[in-house]
Amino acid sequence: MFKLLAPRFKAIIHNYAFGGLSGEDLSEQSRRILLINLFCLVGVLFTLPHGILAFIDGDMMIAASTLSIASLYTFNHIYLRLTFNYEVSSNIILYPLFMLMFFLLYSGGVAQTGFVWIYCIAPVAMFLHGLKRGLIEITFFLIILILIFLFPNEIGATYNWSAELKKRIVYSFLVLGFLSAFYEYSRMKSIHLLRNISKDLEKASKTDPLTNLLNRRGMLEIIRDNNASKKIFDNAIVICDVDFFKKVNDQYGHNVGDEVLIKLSNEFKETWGKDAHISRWGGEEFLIFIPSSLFDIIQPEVERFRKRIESIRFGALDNPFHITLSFGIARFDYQKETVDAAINRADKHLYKAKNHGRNCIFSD
Ligand SMILES: Nc1nc2c(ncn2[C@@H]2O[C@H](COP(=O)(O)OP(=O)(O)OP(=O)(O)O)[C@@H](O)[C@H]2O)c(=O)[nH]1
Repeated sequence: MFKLLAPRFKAIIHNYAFGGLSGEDLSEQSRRILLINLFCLVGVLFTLPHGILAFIDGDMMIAASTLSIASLYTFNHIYLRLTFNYEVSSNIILYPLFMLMFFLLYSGGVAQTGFVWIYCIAPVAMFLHGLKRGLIEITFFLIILILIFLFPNEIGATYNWSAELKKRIVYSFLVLGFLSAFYEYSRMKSIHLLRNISKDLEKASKTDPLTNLLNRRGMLEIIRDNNASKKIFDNAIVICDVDFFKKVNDQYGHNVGDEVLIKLSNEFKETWGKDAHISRWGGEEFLIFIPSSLFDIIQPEVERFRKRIESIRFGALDNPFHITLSFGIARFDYQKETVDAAINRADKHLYKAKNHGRNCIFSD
């Protein structure tokens, strides 16, 4: 029975807490919505019985204020569910809470215990509004708190606390404010660090470390995203392979081979960096994706590039050598075929270029 009901209960709580959002992401929006909804729940669960008891006891001021807060928080949950506007919702939580706390301080609260609730202000302000705004709000609260304590008789406050207790209330509120700010600062620092690490990891997972070009994964993602952004016509996929690269490695060493790949990558970037996406597709193979371009002008462009590379001197000054490139080009329309099929076709053209003696271009 428990096993049957537990997931259902969990789903209801999850749905309530995230107000219908999945809550899977770690975004600030999800975090704030969760906090506001939980706060509304706790607020209602606490103020409602408190208000009812105060009403039964005939303490109408306390009953009216706590029941108003319970109604407000219920409204706030519904408002947030409908609008996801957590900015407004967090204000609806915090500022009435300020008013309630001022009232409890001013009146002394039930049996003169009103001050015990003010400590929730600091963490709630930090949770809801972050470090900077939270600090301003806590400072504002502290100033009003001190003003209430400084002028009790003149403004007719009904609390009855000794000067010593009032001092300690201020000090302990300050300590809690400081701890909450420090906690929020550490949290923000950790999130910042995590975001940077995750960005770096994301970039590394899509980048070839030798040439700094996109790797196969990064390139496939870009070609697929391009489809989503509806640039669907007249795309070109160019696959380029260095001819007899094994000989370069064998003759000049692996390091020189690496330098050739780096220099070649820079040439690719210089020629197509602005208009196309360039990747290191495999060992000595590169894939260039040229989106939304006139296909007829691509082949001459590639031909110019082939000739340029042919004329460049690679290796040491006293021991230079030349390399040549073979190319396969496929015209690619997202509406007519899949990315894989287009890449296969470019690959087939490259194969033909290799069989045709290398240092040439084959295309659709
Ligand atoms: N220096 C270096 N060599 C690499 C790298 N990745 C792959 N290679 C080398 O690239 C060479 C590819 O050789 P093959 O596949 O036989 O092709 P090829 O010699 O270029 O001949 P064709 O492609 O048929 O013209 C191999 O010797 C690999 O070791 C790399 O990152 N650095």
